[in-house]
Amino acid sequence: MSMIAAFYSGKSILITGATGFLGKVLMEKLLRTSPDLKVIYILVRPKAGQTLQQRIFQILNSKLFEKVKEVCPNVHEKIRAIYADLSQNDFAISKEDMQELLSCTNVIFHCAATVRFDDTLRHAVQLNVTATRQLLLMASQMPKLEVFIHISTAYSNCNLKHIDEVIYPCPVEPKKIIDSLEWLDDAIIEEIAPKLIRDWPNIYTYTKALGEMVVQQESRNLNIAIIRPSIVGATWQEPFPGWVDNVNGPNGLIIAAGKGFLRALKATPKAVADLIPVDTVVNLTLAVGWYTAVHRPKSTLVYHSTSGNFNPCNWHKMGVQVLATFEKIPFERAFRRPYANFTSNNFTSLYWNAVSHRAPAIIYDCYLRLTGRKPRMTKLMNQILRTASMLEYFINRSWEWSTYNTEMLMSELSPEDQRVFNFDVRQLNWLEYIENYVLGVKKYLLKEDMAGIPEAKQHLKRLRNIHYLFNTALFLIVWRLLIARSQMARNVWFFIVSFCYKFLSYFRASSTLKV
Ligand SMILES: CCCCCCCCCCCCCCCCCC(=O)SCCNC(=O)CCNC(=O)[C@H](O)C(C)(C)COP(=O)(O)OP(=O)(O)OC[C@H]1O[C@@H](n2cnc3c(N)ncnc32)[C@H](O)[C@@H]1OP(=O)(O)O
Ligand SMILES: NC(=O)C1=CN([C@@H]2O[C@H](COP(=O)(O)OP(=O)(O)OC[C@H]3O[C@@H](n4cnc5c(N)ncnc54)[C@H](OP(=O)(O)O)[C@@H]3O)[C@@H](O)[C@H]2O)C=CC1
Repeated sequence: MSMIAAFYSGKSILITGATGFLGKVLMEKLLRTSPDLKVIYILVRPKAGQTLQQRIFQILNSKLFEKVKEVCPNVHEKIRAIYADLSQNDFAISKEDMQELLSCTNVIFHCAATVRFDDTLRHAVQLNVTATRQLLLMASQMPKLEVFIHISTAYSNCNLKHIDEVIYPCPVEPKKIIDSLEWLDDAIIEEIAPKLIRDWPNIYTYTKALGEMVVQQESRNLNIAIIRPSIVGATWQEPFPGWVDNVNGPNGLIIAAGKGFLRALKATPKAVADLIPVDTVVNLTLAVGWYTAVHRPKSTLVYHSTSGNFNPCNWHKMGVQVLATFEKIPFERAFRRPYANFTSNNFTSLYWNAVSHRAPAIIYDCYLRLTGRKPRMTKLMNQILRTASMLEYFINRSWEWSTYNTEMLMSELSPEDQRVFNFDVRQLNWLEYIENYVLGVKKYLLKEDMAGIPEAKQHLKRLRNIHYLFNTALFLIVWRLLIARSQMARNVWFFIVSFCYKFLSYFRASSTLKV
């Protein structure tokens, strides 16, 4: 019997961010491995015209939850959605709901965050710092609480090269920032933001670092642990391989590359691609929850959920495998044939952006205009290039994350727990994982049918022919223009023609002699 699964049985568990990528997989695994848990409270806000109930209905009826329903048919009864907006005071939770949460919760998983790199400082602090503080305050009033798990990111200290499993101090106290945001107006906040974040690459990673500091400062006598995942990718094994549901991180770039929009990336090929499957992060999170509640470590332990030091893969290897998968299972209606040119050189990157991205987009928009349609490719290309440039920082560097705590935990698990809550990425086969990942992007994000693969392959063949035709025509036009204007080009042309003529004459003469 799994000790971890047994620990969560009969428990009331509060999850923030349960409607997000990580939160959904966490909820799924909890329900599948501990179907007799008491209840999962999830803090949800209405979104995109959907009520709470509609959102939950959609999630629980998605493919991700199919296996859960086999072991936990009453899954709808196990989830209790509570209206909450984490950017509001007291999360805008009703009095009755708050009372229930305070008196019943045994375990908290705090996953909610704004993960946008370009969010405003005010909103990012509200979500990633103030909300964490407020949740800790709530936690301190929960008599039955056994453990509080805070999900951070391995990049919260990405201004350092070597990162230990400790909480690093930030140059400015989180409390001072929270206080000053209350009276500063938005324009001033945006002006001071770059000065505040210093050598952090974006507001997201900076506010996640502040969030960790808040956890340390406000932990009181709570039993807390922090999980720091690196780049969270599609599921590796559970509930099935390749599940993804948003365009964050690598997902958007895989789509852009598979559809032939993005053909070059400013990336350091040898830099470590520190991807970690979402189910691995979830398994570690649940194991940490159990360990922290049962063993009650004296201080707040940090656990790195990273792959680089266990089983490193670099961006080159990843790019090659992504491309190989596009050959086997291409995406439908690609704009151009997929190709990935990784370069760390600024000049080459500018060149590829002009030739491989902007020029085809402009040409295509001209074609759309000429055929009476609305141009859209340049806009889309600008958005893709903006996204790629935002991620550049992470694909041009490598970090070393120490993993003492994660390894210690691995050794503490029983063989059964090591199997059910496996977070040992040494067993991960990257080639297989990436293939399933790309397939998952096609199936679950793009919602493309596998039956369309032959047609997609035909389309790529047509694109290849168009590519060859276009290049040949372009070469002939440029050459013709050069010959008309430059003596040197004429000389080169004369040289090539006479060389070919002599070669052919020699070849003809030698074959006549042989006869
Ligand atoms: C062979 C090639 C190989 C490729 C593999 C290489 C992979 C390299 C990957 C490196 C990843 C590094 C990640 C580092 C993560 C750090 C770890 C964390 O904790 S970070 C945690 C993770 N956090 C992150 O990863 C956050 C990163 N993302 C951001 O911060 C923002 O998206 C942004 C600032 C980049 C763009 O903002 P903005 O321009 O305002 O654009 P919006 O967002 O508002 O989207 C507008 C609309 O477009 C849609 N759409 C968007 N992109 C794509 C796409 N590619 N396609 C299709 N659709 C796309 C989008 O759905 C939306 O649709 P709708 O809803 O309107 O219908
Ligand atoms: N994805 C990654 O690569 C990595 C993620 N992480 C961390 O993992 C955690 C989960 O990330 P991930 O699942 O990818 O992110 P998502 O963006 O998929 O999910 C974020 C979650 O937070 C919720 N949320 C955001 N704002 C509010 C609000 N005002 N009130 C209530 N809920 C809110 C969202 O709800 P809603 O659905 O309503 O928007 C959603 O459930 C985060 O803490 C992130 O920092 C760490 C490293 C890498």
